Amino acid sequence: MATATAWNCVSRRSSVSKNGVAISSSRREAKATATLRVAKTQIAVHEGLRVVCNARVIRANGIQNMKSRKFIVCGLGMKLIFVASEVGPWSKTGGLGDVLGGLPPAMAANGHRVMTIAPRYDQYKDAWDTEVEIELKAGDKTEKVRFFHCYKRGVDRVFVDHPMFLEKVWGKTASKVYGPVAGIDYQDNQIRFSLLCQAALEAPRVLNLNSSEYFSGPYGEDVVFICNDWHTALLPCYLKSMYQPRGLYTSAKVAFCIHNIAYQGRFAFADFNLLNLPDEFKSSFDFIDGYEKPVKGRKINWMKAGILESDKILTVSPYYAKELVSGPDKGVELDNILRKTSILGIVNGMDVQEWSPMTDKFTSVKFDSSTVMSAKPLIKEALQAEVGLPVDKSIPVVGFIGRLEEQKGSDILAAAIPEFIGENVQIIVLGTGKKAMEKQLDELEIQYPLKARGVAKFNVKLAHMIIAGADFIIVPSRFEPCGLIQLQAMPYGCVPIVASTGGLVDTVKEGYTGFQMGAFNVECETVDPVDVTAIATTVKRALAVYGTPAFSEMIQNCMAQELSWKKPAKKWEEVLLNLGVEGSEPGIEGEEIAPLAKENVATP
Ligand SMILES: Nc1ncnc2c1ncn2[C@@H]1O[C@H](COP(=O)(O)OP(=O)(O)O[C@H]2O[C@H](CO)[C@@H](O)[C@H](O)[C@H]2O)[C@@H](O)[C@H]1O
Repeated sequence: MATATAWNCVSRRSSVSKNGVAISSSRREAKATATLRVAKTQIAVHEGLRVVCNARVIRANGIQNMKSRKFIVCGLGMKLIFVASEVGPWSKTGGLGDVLGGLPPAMAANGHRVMTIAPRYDQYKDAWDTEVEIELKAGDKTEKVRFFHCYKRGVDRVFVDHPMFLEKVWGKTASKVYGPVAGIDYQDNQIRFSLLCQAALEAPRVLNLNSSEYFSGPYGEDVVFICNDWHTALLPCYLKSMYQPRGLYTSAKVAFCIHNIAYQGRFAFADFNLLNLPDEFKSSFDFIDGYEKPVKGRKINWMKAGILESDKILTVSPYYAKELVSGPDKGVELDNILRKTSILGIVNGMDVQEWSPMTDKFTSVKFDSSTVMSAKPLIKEALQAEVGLPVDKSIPVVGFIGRLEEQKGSDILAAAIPEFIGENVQIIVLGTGKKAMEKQLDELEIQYPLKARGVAKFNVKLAHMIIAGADFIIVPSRFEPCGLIQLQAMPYGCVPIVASTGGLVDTVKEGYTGFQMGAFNVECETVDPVDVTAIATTVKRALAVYGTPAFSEMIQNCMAQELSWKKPAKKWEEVLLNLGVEGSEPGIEGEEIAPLAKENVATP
């Protein structure tokens, strides 16, 4: 090890950065010097100084016993608090849960201190009671909430415990998160998510978290809150009304990420009083719309307030960012607000630990790009047997996985199936959601017993089997902010056939990694015959390529994509750093440490 220069940093909070390693002094006296080797960078420090590094300390030179010498080794980076109504795998109804599952560990791997906060909908096996209880005002009552915690993949997973979450959803984490049945909200959702936002603002100050090797104690106030979708839109408002006027969180900032603008949190205007916000916030919520539910006309709109009161607005793909400002149909009447604030799109990554053909726990045959052509037919046969279709590896299989709502276009697909089912093809549709659409799935099997199956369940194992065994995945969305299904499919050599919208445009290249069907009509009440034809003709076009060298090439192109959270996490870092929160430093090019180790795998 080469000798390192001893830096003379003895004043309070002086700091030096070198290749992503930062040292700051929090004590005045420097008694001895020592050399720490941190990842690939060698730095010199004084004993008694706070050593802040963004990576695992590999070796310490000149220090007999690091622990006894009270070197505090921790990451500097940023302190990030992700807030959401779902966090996978503990709670997940769709892609939001996936993002909260995958992006935070990627940020932590890059040296940032990262917490997620979500409701405790169930008795999660691995989350312990911190015994920290706080009182919050919700509506006209005072409510006690408690924090539960576990530490996984470098992330503090914090769960907010209150009967409003646990009693409603107990034992059913994949459903009932938002309402008793799909499409119906719980009456008290505003109170529930007000509690979540307030609890998220308290957590960094009141929780003394010490599970990490590198960080300890409360997160403090120099944090960035990353709010996700309408359920978290009150957070920037409470920050400004309850904390900053009291001199708290003065440097904290809020980034607000839109995963789906179709859900905005529109409620009766009089409900503003439930939120316990000063009147000057009313204008940010004020919204006129023509829809009748819950009342016609003037309403409050949570997402509008989230957009106006946050410091940075993001969404989950660049193309969706463009669509959102393009007009009222795609911006769902918030396009004018977004044009004012501006919005940045970063394509989601996906969890490459969960979605890897080499390690997939739901498939009996593992494969990579060199063995895909021999492995896939075997998995396809297992899939056909599982759903009760004729077992024949020579028949191309098309899969669909998604929430059954107008967004996902399962109704357009149902209308298109008769137009291509005469081909040599089988189709398997997996999804849950609106009852009428679930019924359409049940009818598939009756109409085409040898060719089609519809499974109206939330079934993770079957989702993995479809992606591993099917030749194509179809994503006929009317709109799709990013879309994770096509990302999950590509590493398995399952070729996407997608509508040309949102992240599907950014992630699937026509003729190279898949097939584009063109943009669909976003009117949800009608099934446009033009879109039905677009599905049928594109599926036929894809079937014509099946089994040719061009198709094998497409499979290889799909499998060669880098789709992990690594690159998106770096982009997120750049944006969040630019918010200029005090003490924020860049991270490093880190790797997750043993993400599949037993203690890192969540057991909800
Ligand atoms: N029946 C079923 N059984 C098992 N698993 C099922 C399932 N139905 C869906 N899934 C899983 O749920 C996830 C859905 O991901 P999407 O991106 O399509 O979700 P969604 O529209 O909810 O998310 C929103 O947020 C995400 C995240 O930002 C955006 O990608 C997206 O465009 C936006 O609409 C995938 O992991 C999929 O495998």
